[in-house]
Amino acid sequence: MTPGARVAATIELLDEIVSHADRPADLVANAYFRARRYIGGGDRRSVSDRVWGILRRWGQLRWWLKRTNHPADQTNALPRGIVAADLMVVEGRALADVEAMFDGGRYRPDPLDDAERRALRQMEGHSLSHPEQPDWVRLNVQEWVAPHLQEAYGEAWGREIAALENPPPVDLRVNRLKATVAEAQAALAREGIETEPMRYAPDGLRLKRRLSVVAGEAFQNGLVEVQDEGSQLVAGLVDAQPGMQIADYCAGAGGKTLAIAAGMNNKGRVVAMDVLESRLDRSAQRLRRAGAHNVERRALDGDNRKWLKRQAGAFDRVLVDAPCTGTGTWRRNPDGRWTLRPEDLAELVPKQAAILDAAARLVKPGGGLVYATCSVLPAENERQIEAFLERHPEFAAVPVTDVWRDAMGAEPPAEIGGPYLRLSPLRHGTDGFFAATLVRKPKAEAEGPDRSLDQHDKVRADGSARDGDAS
Ligand SMILES: C[S@@+](CC[C@H](N)C(=O)[O-])C[C@H]1O[C@@H](n2cnc3c(N)ncnc32)[C@H](O)[C@@H]1O
Repeated sequence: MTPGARVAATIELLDEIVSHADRPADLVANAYFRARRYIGGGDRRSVSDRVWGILRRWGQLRWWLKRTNHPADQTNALPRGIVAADLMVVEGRALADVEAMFDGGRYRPDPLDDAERRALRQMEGHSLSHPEQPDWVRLNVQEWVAPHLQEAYGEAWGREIAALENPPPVDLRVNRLKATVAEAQAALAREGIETEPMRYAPDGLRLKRRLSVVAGEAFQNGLVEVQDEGSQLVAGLVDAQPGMQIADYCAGAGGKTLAIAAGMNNKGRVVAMDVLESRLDRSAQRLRRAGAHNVERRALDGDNRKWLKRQAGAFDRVLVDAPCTGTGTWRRNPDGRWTLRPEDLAELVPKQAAILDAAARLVKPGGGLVYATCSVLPAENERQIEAFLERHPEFAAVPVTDVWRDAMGAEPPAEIGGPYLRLSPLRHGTDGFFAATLVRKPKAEAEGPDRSLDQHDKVRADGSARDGDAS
């Protein structure tokens, strides 16, 4: 492809992403390239890198269009203007270079008109950042989200959000059902994939260089799964042990289910639940590849309502990996910065609370409940847990450092302090995950010291399955 043709493909793909804002950008991009198999690997990488970079700095590029009165600012042809602005203020091209790419030639974008040329001329010699950009523009977030991020990080919010601009590394979790970390590392090395152990996750390997692993034998034989270190740590806090009964209440396509099952040596039971059966179905092949045979899948639909009721108090551990704003994954999904709407947050918070209430019923007395999100917003995290504990005095928070000690078999590093797990790309090099570790108080404790247990209650305190809920 000529440079101009790559620019045209960049604009075309961004147009697709913008017009399918309800779909994740990576899925739109996959479909785009699948329909254009004639685009070779090098061109594909170049176009993707530019598109992802532009999505990360969209707010600042948009600011430049507004400042220079670029006509794209007022029209639907936003990607065309954004890409031209990127060539000027990020790549530092001269206007004449940009005009040569936008010349209307074969496979190249239409020529610049006078208004576009006037705007781009004002960008010549400037860089992306400008002292007049407000913080939220400089940090490439929407204005309405900024106060939530400030609440999350306080003074440090600028540095924390800036760290979300770096593309994430490729993280793998070694499947202990099939290999030790050293065996998996050696198998990957034989495929030319160099890895290093992770800072925190005991079964994690991080690629030294970005490469695709999914076609290789180590992946195909189930020795490793692709999983961010933060996600591995959340699954680790479930502290799954062989023989336990574990519910993964929002299991999706099974990322954490797989990690939980790997800790159980195929002994005991994991029930993967989700409202979307199609997502659960996607986990089936991954579970087979991993050699995990103790996982049952249950769609949370009408058919399973009675079954779910009977499961009250039946689980040693329940994980709620709740649907959330995904603000902690912006380095991976930069389009999320621009597609998130205030009404999404307003809908998610009560939904998360309802999911937590429903999932909490499944926990047996003395059992653990882990609530996690890949969000960094306090409304979905700390405040959600505080409200839950108000509604459910039969639960108590356990400091994450205590659970870490038991689950990871190691002292928690100093930077993991605090009652909850709050991971960030800046401080931990992971996605921005939150996790709270709660315990359902043993029956006698939950009901207060004054009430003596009758025989019936004693049976329940032993953790046998019950209908209904104590709360
Ligand atoms: C963050 S994703 C789960 C990711 C998954 N645990 C993993 O590690 O790959 C949240 C999931 O919650 C599911 N969900 C949404 N509403 C739900 C509900 N009311 N009950 C259970 N699951 C729900 C979504 O379908 C989605 O798959």
